[in-house]
Amino acid sequence: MKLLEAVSLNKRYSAERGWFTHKAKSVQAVNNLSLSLEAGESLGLVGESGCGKSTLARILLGLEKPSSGRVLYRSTDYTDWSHSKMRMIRSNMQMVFQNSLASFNPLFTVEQIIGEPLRNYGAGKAENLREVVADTLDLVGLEQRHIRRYPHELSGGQQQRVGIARAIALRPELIVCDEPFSSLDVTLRKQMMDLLQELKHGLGLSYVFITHDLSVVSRLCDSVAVMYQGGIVEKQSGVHIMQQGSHPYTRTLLSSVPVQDPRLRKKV
Ligand SMILES: Nc1ncnc2c1ncn2[C@@H]1O[C@H](COP(=O)(O)OP(=O)(O)OP(=O)(O)O)[C@@H](O)[C@H]1O
Repeated sequence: MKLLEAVSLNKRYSAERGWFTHKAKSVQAVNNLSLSLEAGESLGLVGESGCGKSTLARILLGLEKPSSGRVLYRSTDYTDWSHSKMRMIRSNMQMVFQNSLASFNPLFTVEQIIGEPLRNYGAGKAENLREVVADTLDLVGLEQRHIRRYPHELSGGQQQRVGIARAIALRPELIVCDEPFSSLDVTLRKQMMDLLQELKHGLGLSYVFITHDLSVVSRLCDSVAVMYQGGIVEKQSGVHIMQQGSHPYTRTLLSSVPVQDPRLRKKV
């Protein structure tokens, strides 16, 4: 069953007139892009800065409208849905941000942050809400004593865990993670990758994981789509992309992945 489908998506931003040319410039952020995600699948979306990854994520989440093309959730076309109508499926699609701290209300405790989507979507009564927040803290590996803390009283890794907890509080089917671990050190990044895998298997979660780093998604995701200039140039299983990635841009990305043993380095 296809959970999510994007069909021939285009997104063009028109910009102000250029200072020198006096011509209206525009940017084709997403260019005739199609993709699909099965229920339970994890898809890595990898590409250089500015290739349109975040724009695509916003379109998939219904936060932005494409210039043309369609987006479908479980075969329901939601491309033209209003913000209020999106609420019907929004509880099933949540997002984890690159910088969770910036997305938190600094006056909210961890409990309030994780409980916010539950309150917004009227999911359960107050006592039940406390229970769900406590369970969610457990799921992301945070101790209960953190529940009364404020965001600035947490480490970077703990903040990202709270960001993930908020995204899974409603037990969505899909989360879109936009560079969620890029500010973390290698050890924490590994812990977070393990956490996402646990949640995928434990909750049957599907996710789209956006990053610059091919080595991260090749280990983490069932399939990897390589994005270049607004389009997908290649899609392969996470296992195969490192060995069989054949598009010239994929090969450029592969050449920048550090390999511990130089004898194993693939010629690109
Ligand atoms: N609201 C907007 N108005 C005009 N141009 C935009 C807007 N949002 C994005 N763009 C442009 O669209 C292109 C794609 O941007 P986007 O943020 O989607 O790329 P990205 O791959 O996510 O980059 P990064 O990895 O650096 O976050 C860029 O050229 C960007 O400047």
